[in-house]
Amino acid sequence: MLDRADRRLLLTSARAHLLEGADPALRGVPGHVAASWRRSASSGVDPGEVSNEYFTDLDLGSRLIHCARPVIEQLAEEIADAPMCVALTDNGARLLVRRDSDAQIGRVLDHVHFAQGFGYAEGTVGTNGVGTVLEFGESVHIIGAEHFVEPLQTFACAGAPIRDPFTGRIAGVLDISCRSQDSTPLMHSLVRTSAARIERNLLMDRDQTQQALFELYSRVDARSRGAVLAVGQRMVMSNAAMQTLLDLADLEALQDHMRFAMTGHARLDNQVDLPSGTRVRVRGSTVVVGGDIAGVVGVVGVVHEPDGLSATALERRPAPQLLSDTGRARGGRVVASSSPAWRAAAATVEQALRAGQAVVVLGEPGTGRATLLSDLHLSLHPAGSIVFVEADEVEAAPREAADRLLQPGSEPALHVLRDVDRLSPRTAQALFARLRTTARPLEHVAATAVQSGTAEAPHGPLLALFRASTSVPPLRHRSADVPALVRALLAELAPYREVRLDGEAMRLVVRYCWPGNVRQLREALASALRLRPAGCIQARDLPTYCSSVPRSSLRPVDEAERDAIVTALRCAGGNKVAAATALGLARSTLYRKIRQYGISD
Ligand SMILES: Nc1ncnc2c1ncn2[C@@H]1O[C@H](COP(=O)(O)OP(=O)(O)OP(=O)(O)O)[C@@H](O)[C@H]1O
Repeated sequence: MLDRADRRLLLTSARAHLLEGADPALRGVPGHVAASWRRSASSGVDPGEVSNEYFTDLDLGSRLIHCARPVIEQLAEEIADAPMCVALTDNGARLLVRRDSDAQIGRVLDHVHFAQGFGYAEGTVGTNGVGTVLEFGESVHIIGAEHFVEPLQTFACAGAPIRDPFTGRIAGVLDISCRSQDSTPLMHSLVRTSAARIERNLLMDRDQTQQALFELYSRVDARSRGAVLAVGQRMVMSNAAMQTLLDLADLEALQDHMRFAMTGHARLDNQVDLPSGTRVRVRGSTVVVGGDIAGVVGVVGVVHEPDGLSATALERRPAPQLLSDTGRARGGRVVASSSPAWRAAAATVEQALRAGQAVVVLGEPGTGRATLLSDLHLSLHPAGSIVFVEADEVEAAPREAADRLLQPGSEPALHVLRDVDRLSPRTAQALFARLRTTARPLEHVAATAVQSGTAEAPHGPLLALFRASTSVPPLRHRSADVPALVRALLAELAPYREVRLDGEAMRLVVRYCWPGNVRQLREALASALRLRPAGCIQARDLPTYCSSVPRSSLRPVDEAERDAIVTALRCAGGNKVAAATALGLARSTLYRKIRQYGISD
């Protein structure tokens, strides 16, 4: 057994080898610490200093704080005689609360920015008792030289994750820190039991509707051997069988379907085609508390696996072409997609259109919801037409809009009610009231919306009048389609010119997350074409945001900073030293900002 000094020596020399760029075996270093050091090194954490960010947008009124507060107070009493602190962070490793047992420990912790508002993510400050818990998913006790950053090596910290008992996701981290010479193994067990107490408080704190949903879920789960899924307004619960039944995209699509179905029905027995081509049957009931829909609990079984996926009209198509932006072009073609989610959505829309059923296409704006509807309708009815009914038009005259939707005319016309969730509550109610006066179900009508909406959402009942629903994936979930979309959009934007993206520009557009989806991609290409009307579009011709994939959404001031950095890097041909000089930034600051904004090398 090594004594404290030998152990410190071993860790120090192992860490020095790692920092020298060798990839040593790190013998004698605990596995979770070695893995964390490697992550810290590859994230570019400066081993010599604590350079963490300060955040102003903390949620200090959160349920997590509310449930943790009594436990922290009790813990603070238990450690009152030792120079320690108790800290609570959110799931982004940002310090929400710190309670010190004496003023001196508080001062030294302030010195290393372990204070309210500062982030202790592993990617910023290296191995530590908060960020490493979030990376590792389990409790850790990091002592002295096990820290990656030198100024933290005088401390010991034990951290444990606090999991939301309903979702199973980590909601935050509870941590006990002290100077390394005061560390004791008790800290680790104390922090774990205290985190478990906070989890119990979170369980007790749910409101009435959530409790009711939880109770039905628990009853169904106890009775059933199969996969059980509960979908509420703000939470989802699933048993172990459910968690292994479907992949993530299918699970999201199924949740969306259940959310949609619960607005219109007390009981549910539906077969649902999921993005991968799997068909499932969901049987369940809606939970209602005092007139509010709390959610739906269903037992899910697979009816058939993807092999049986039928070909859709899209897959049978010849060479891809584009619809014009008005969506009124005849025989237009959307770019065929390799995404199972997109193909499943297309299959559902096609089936509904063939049967004349009303169908709603859900998805983020700009994903091509209207394009999909109009393209499929025109390929089924080449002599048909599309009539878009915009939210603004409905707002101005809801009654007239409803009458148009109820009498679509004799030619095969498809009326597409766009952006239903942008309607004001009053208009949505007026439209709903008018449409439901007819005894027949709606026909040859389609709609687009971002989400199906909860029962309380003003457009919820309106969407429940549409018999079929499907969700199209955002562009970031089908990046394999980006090259084909780029070719098609360029052909549409510059039909008489030879123009394409070079390898680097294509790499950027495939990697970028496109929050505005295909519409934003189209705008980016249009702007690049203005700079380089013919030939090969290069990375520098694309908007600066294409060079950055930030981890979280940016404030306008951050966007301006990111754009300045990308421009400086482009001007300096990628040379970071020159870019830092041009911007008047320290090199380490530039590296940190490049990481923060996910700027491509
Ligand atoms: N699969 C596709 N192939 C070619 N172009 C597409 C495709 N999907 C979308 N587009 C283009 O992207 C733009 C936005 O498409 P569309 O209007 O269908 O989106 P939306 O989801 O209905 O959202 P919004 O309400 O914002 O328009 C249009 O210019 C359209 O031509």
